[in-house]
Amino acid sequence: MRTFELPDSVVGTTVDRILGRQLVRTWEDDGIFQVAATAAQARITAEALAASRRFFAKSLPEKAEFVSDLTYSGYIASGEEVTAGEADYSEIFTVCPDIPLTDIRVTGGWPCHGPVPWPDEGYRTAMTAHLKEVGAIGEKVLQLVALGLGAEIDRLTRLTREGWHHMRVLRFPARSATTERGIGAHTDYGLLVIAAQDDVGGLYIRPPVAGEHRNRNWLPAESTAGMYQDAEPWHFVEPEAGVFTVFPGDILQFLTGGRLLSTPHKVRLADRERYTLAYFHEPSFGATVRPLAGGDEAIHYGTHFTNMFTRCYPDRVTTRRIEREGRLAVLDRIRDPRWQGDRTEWVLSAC
Ligand SMILES: O=C(O)CCC(=O)C(=O)O
Ligand SMILES: [Fe+2]
Repeated sequence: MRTFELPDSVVGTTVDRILGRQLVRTWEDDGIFQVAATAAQARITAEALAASRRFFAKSLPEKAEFVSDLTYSGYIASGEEVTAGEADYSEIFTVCPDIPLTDIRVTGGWPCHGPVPWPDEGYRTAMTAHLKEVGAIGEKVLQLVALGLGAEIDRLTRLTREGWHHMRVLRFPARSATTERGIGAHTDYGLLVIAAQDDVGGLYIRPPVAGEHRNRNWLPAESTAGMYQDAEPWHFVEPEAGVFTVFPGDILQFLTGGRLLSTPHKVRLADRERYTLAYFHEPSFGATVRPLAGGDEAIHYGTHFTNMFTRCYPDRVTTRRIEREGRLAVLDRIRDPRWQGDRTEWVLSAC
């Protein structure tokens, strides 16, 4: 596994361009690379993992309190998530953007928008600090990758202003006599996945394979969930202290016309419980993304996000409320070309 050191800032020098090309080439060859954490980042990540252990040690009824019908932020019990029709055994706390009840998007009924049901202040502080660090890494990687693809330095970070960045804080139980399944094969939905794992191990990724067909997860008929689950090659991601693993999500595959593939991955349960932090660096909810090479095809990111979460959590209160209140209609409105970025009056009158 290749590990890169990121510069303090990316400005478009020749050195930045060379590094950007190396990142792109490594993804094309391996589907993944590592970024070295600074000592401060490693400490902040360790604190987030410690806060996660404290939270998951609570009883199930206590944890189950931290759920919201406005947002997918909050607790997901082992067995609640579904990948390709099968239950995953991970236990998760999801942190989506923390949007106050008074925000116009919440009062306007936008799907997936609402406050994070934080378990406590210590947890919020630890997770927010980690989010800030991986967020800064995400912006740098996107600038370098844009340069590496021969595009303008801000071609990808233009999409992430007010990015819909989110994180899954995960605990995997030890394997049991009945199952080894952690999470089934899937791809993640946005631009980048930046993950930190403890020393237990269990993550496998699928590298690019010459000539292999890959689905386009953003198309309803082409889910990547469950794809190649039992077909080699899968590469074990050896846990390594002081690094973050970084790979592309669906939006990078779309943007690059498949030059960069959204890396399929899955988790197998180990002989011990395992803790990880999977962070997703994303376009803004309202962004309409078009391929770098141009063309009419487009993905509305907020629609893709909502489709993926309703698919993974068909029975969650959040999904039920979206269905009951017809909240998908809001997505139809904000996809309308008359709605541009900040046209809040139009959104208000439309809701
Ligand atoms: O636990 C891991 O290493 C990865 C988790 C994952 O794939 C996810 O949360 O989407
Ligand atoms: Fe994932």
